[in-house]
Amino acid sequence: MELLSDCPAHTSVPDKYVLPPEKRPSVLDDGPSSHVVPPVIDLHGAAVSDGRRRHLIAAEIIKASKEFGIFQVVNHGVSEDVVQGFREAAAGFFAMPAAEKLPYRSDDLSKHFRVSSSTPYDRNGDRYWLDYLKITCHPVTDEHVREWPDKPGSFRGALAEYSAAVHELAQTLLRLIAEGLGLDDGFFAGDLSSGNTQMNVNYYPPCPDPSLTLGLLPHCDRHLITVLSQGDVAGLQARHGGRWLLVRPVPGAFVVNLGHQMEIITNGLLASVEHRAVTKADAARLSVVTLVMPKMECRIGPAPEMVNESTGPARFREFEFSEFIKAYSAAAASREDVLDYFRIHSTASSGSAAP
Ligand SMILES: O=C(O)CCC(=O)C(=O)O
Ligand SMILES: [Fe+2]
Repeated sequence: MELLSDCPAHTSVPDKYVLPPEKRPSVLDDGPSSHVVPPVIDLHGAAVSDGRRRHLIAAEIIKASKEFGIFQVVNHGVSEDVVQGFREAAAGFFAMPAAEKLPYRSDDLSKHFRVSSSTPYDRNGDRYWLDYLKITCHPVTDEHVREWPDKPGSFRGALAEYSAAVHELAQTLLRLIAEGLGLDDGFFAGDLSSGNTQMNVNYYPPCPDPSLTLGLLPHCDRHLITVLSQGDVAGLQARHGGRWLLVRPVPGAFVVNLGHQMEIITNGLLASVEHRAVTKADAARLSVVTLVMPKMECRIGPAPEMVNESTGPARFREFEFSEFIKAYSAAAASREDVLDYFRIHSTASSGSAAP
């Protein structure tokens, strides 16, 4: 499949990228309730291991997670130089001539670095307006780094720095979520969050007619938690109360959204949020998305501490994370279809069994 970034500029949307009308972003974003925005949370003081400030931040995160499943964080401790360093290297990769990218073009999921286009998740094979990198970005091992590109020259070093910093931030967020839920602060450490961390670098070129396309289809993320840098070009939208809300870029912020595993472990208390990306006519957009994964063999199910009066009986059965990954692909990333596969369907208790 050819890359969108191999074309110097698009003057019209090629037919194969025109989505059927029911899939177009016709109700684009905020509409009348544009004052509703996912919260921006100041993490200053969150790394101090006790104290009131940390307690308040944890409570804010839980509130935002319950209400939106997505929020932004500022004063998060990741330096702007590290973020910009990798964003520039990644943009530089997409800007290289087609021949330089060609060796990395692949849809082989076992690769630790590859570039491709559109998404494999659309049931009808409809195409989306993006190119993307898929990278195993943490831990930074020789096996992984060997597959990372050596052009642009800064790529490997900038990625290693970014990945280490964002990994630390993700662990801080997970400790805060655990504390806010009243769990041991190391609850999500270990197998629940120490699988190979995946990164998506999504590149959405300027699109001649954003009303005809989407950058990325509506989906929930399949892992535990996502930490996303979207730069200063808007495009990420999250589903909230039946509407698509724009997640407005805030300078230097990371967007944090909860994945399916968080929903299952918390027995539905912190739900994963459906989101999508729209395109823009006058600007390219780059999102750097870090996906914190459980280990493939990790057993997952509602935590016993989370099966309580407020969440009700266990809503999901236990499974191995690798099984979830297969189901996610089979369900073409549809939120309800994939969750349904793991849901415990309560049986009627009326005693109306057939004689
Ligand atoms: O580009 C964005 O803002 C969204 C990307 C995303 O949802 C993903 O890579 O899973
Ligand atoms: Fe996503």
